[in-house]
Amino acid sequence: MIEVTDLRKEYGGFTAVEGSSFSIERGEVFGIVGHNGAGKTTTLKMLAGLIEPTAGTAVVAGHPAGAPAMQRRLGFLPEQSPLYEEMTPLSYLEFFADLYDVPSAVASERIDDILDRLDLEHRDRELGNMSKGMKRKIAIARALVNDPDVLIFDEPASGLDPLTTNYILEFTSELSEEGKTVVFSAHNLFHVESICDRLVIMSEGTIVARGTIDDIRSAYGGRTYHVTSTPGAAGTVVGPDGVDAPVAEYARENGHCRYVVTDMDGVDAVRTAVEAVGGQVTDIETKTPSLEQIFLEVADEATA
Ligand SMILES: Nc1ncnc2c1ncn2[C@@H]1O[C@H](COP(=O)(O)OP(=O)(O)OP(=O)(O)O)[C@@H](O)[C@H]1O
Repeated sequence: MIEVTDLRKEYGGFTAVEGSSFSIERGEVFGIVGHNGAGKTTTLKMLAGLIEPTAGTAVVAGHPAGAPAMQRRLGFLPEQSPLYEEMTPLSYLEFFADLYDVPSAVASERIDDILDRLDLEHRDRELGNMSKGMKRKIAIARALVNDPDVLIFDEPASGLDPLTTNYILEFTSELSEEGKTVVFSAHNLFHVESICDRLVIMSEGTIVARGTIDDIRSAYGGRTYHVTSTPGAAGTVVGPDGVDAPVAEYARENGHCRYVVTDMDGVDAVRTAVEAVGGQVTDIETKTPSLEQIFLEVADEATA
């Protein structure tokens, strides 16, 4: 549904995005993650055809980004979405449906449905008097009035309370289940982790990691196993050198020993060594790094 090849954007002499290539399948939720200034918004704007790439191509729904045929199949939610404050949700959305030439009977049914799904009350209240969360929902509704196949959401849930954030994330997930392709950027990696099928991590304009959450986890910080044991007979302890497998960390805490190993063979090796001196494994905890931890590591490496 989206094919991006060697995309580059320069502002004056400054390169904001460089050598960006990725493809996105129909129905995927694809995340773009990165620090402030990493090039996320610039990438999304090029995909939406709002700014011209300096080099490279972006093809969206079979058309070059920016082509009118592509615009009809696209819904874009900008990072900042000022609304016409004196309009009501209904008049505002009808106005945009009209711009897309949606027949008024179709528009009216569609708008009603979108507002219901977004749980939007006070439909006759002026937009200027609405809360931040309600305004964001209206901006999302606006991106949907033309029933697009591709949605580009720039920070859809930024600055919203946890309830509204969850609502918007779940709604985004539902849209992809219905077959819409969603590309979105976010700072909050928990949001990305909760709804993305695949993602790229950007740093200083380039993609520094990519794949599914699991791909990125296994490439940049796999699972670890934290094994706790009692000492052996007469207080004998087994140090990391006594284990027939690599031990990433070792500590003695409250009379127990703790070993951090990276696979199940490591766990077995600790157990064998501990039991050989009469001790016992009392706990095995599996730890998976959060995307946040991996992101910090990957982004820091890229800027080092
Ligand atoms: N119109 C512009 N003119 C000059 N430089 C720009 C312009 N737009 C963006 N930039 C610069 O390009 C870089 C990438 O900006 P971009 O907005 O794409 O980053 P971002 O990852 O979306 O950041 P944020 O998370 O802060 O929104 C930044 O250094 C920014 O200052």
